[in-house]
Amino acid sequence: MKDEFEWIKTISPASHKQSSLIQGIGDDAALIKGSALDQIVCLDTMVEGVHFTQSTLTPFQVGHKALAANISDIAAMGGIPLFYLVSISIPPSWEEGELSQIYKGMAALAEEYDMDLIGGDTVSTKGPLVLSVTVLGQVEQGRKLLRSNAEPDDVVFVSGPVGDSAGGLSLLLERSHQGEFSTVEALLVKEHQLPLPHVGAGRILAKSNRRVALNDISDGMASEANEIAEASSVSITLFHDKLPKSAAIQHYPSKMQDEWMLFGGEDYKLIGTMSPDAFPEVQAACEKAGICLTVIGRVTKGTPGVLLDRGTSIEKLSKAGYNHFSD
Ligand SMILES: Nc1ncnc2c1ncn2[C@@H]1O[C@H](COP(=O)(O)OP(=O)(O)O)[C@@H](O)[C@H]1O
Ligand SMILES: Cc1ncc(C[n+]2csc(CCOP(=O)(O)OP(=O)(O)O)c2C)c(N)n1
Ligand SMILES: [Mg+2]
Ligand SMILES: [Mg+2]
Ligand SMILES: [Mg+2]
Repeated sequence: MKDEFEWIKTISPASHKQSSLIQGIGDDAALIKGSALDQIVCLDTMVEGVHFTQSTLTPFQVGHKALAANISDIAAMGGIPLFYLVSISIPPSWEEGELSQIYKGMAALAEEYDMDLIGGDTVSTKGPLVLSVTVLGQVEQGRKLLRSNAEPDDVVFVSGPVGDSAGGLSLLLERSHQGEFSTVEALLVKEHQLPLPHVGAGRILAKSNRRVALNDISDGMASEANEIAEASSVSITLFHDKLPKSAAIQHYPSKMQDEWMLFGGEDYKLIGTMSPDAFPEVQAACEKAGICLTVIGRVTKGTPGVLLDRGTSIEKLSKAGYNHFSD
């Protein structure tokens, strides 16, 4: 990297898609026309050695996944992702071609949602590569799909199978992305490397105008369900035999499947709750859009926390999942 300003020019899009964008990259801040919708803003960071290594993700995948993780938080608010900003801290060992690939990975996913890159920041570092993405989105005024919205008797649902990403990560840590993978293994690896956020499901839930509690699964289903339980002061029971799993994960021992599904993380599916009366309509709308909402549990009164019902026994599900500061 020779020149920070020249570098910013190389990653500046030549045009933009959102007509509300007044000024994108190139001034002190981005300027966006206001509207009657509520604005959503979120930020998530990926750090080399923590969220990826050069043997688990290619530079393209690093970019793609960093943006996907953020779009997923917009999806968890029922929103439409519109703009993103990128902060990148670059160690000397990363070459310009690799950095361009990171931006290509983000651009490829942004293209799918008609999102525009509108700004960011570039610094050098002697530490690992750090990529922070901020996403701006919108949702219909007054729609609040908050973690604190769960009520006793609600059904608990998830928007797709979980566990594949953690399975893929364990294969990548063993063999790296240059290793050879069977067809089944390659499916798990892909879920880890190129997850797709569930914006469509979030939008259907938002448009239902029903009370919905919603969270995206970045740290593992047990941890995310616990966040809903705590925010809503309710108890959540998950039914072990209802948890949706891909065909690929079923090739592995059941203990491994459980670990990956409940505590793995980085699935970027949505977990939520709503009243059993309202749920079928939303489930049908999702099915029409090719999205499968599965009922996996029930909300009850009681000490905030999550229980796992295995049919023959019920156990308390710890908050264990990905936690940056626990051993
Ligand atoms: N360093 C920080 N400064 C300010 N807010 C933060 C910081 N870290 C996390 N948050 C906020 O805490 C909340 C939970 O963050 P996090 O657990 O990372 O959410 P998620 O798992 O959905 O990405 C979010 O509102 C987030 O914006
Ligand atoms: C090399 C490597 N080791 C471990 C992991 C597993 N991992 C790292 S961060 C994380 C959880 C998600 O990241 P976080 O920063 O907690 O995202 P947020 O919940 O804020 O969206 C997981 C499961 C990984 N992806 N890569
Ligand atoms: Mg976060
Ligand atoms: Mg989240
Ligand atoms: Mg997140």
